[in-house]
Amino acid sequence: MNKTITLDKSLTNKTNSAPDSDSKAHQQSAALIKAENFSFFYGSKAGVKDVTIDIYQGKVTAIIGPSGCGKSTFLRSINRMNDLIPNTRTEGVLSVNGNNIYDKRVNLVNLRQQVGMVFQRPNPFAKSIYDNIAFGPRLQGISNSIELDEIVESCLRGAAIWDEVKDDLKKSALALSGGQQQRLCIARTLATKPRVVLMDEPCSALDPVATARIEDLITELKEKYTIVIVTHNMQQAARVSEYTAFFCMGDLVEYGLTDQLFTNPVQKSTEDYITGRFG
Ligand SMILES: Nc1ncnc2c1ncn2[C@@H]1O[C@H](COP(=O)(O)OP(=O)(O)OP(=O)(O)O)[C@@H](O)[C@H]1O
Repeated sequence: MNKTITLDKSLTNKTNSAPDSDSKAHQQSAALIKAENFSFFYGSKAGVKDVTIDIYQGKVTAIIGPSGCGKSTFLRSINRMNDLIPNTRTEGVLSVNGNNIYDKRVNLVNLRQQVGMVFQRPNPFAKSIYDNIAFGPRLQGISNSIELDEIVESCLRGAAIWDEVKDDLKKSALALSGGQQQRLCIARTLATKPRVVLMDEPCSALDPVATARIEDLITELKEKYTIVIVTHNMQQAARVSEYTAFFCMGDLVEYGLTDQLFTNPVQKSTEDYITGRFG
C-alpha cells in the first residue's frame, strides 16, 4: 500500500453494485472498496462467504443483519484487523482503491492509516486529549509543535468536539464523558488522514443524546471520508447511510440504496429481518 492512492476508474456495476436507479450517485462516486468473491474463514468455518460488493467513495454504507451473520468479520477484513486471530484465512479479493489488501506485499501500518477504525466502546489512551490526537501523527514522524497543534485542532473540530475541549487539551481523555470519548476516538482516527473510516457499532455504548451527535458527525464526515458502519439499529442505518448491505449467516443477501432496501426489499429474508420477524 505504498502506492499513491488513485481511484480505479475502470469500475463498473456488477453483482451487488447498487441499482441503476441511483445513476446520479454513481456519476458522483466510484467504488473505493471492492470485494470479489471474498470469504473469511475461522479455521474451517466461514465468517463471511463469497461476498461481492462495491462500496462507494464519499458515501456512508451500513452493514446490518442478525447476530453472528458476519458483519464485524467483513468490516474488520477491510483493514485486516482479523489478521491477529490465529488459524484464519481468506479467499477471493478485497481491494481498497484498486489495491488487493490481502496481497503479501501490503504494508499493514499504511493500510490501517488509510483505513481507520472506530470501535464499539470508546478506547482513548490514558493520555491527555492533545496527546491522543497527536499520537498517530507523531508516529508518522511529525514533531513540529505548530504543525501538531494545527492537526490536533483540525481533527477535534472535524469530530465536532473542539468547542468542548479546547480549553482543556492537557486534561486526561479518560475524564471525558462516553460520548465525548467516542468523538475523541473519531478525531484520533482522522489524525492519520484516512480515506476510509470503519465504525463497528460506534453508538452501542452511548445514550440517545450522544448517539445523535455521532450520527450528525457521520453525516458531516462523509464529505471527506468513505464510511462503513456496522449497526444493529435499523433506524440508525436508515438515518445515516445512503447504502445498506444486509448479511445473513455469512452471506451478503442484499445490497442497495438504503431507502429502497428498507421500503422495497428484493429478498424475502431482508423483508423478514427489517420487519422484525427474526434477528
Ligand atoms: N475469533 C473468532 N473465532 C472463531 N469464530 C469467530 C470469531 N469471531 C467470529 N466468529 C464467527 O464468525 C461468525 C460471524 O461473526 P461476526 O462477529 O462477524 O458476526 P456479527 O454479525 O458481527 O455478530 P454480532 O452482531 O453478534 O456482533 C459467527 O459464527 C462467529 O461465531
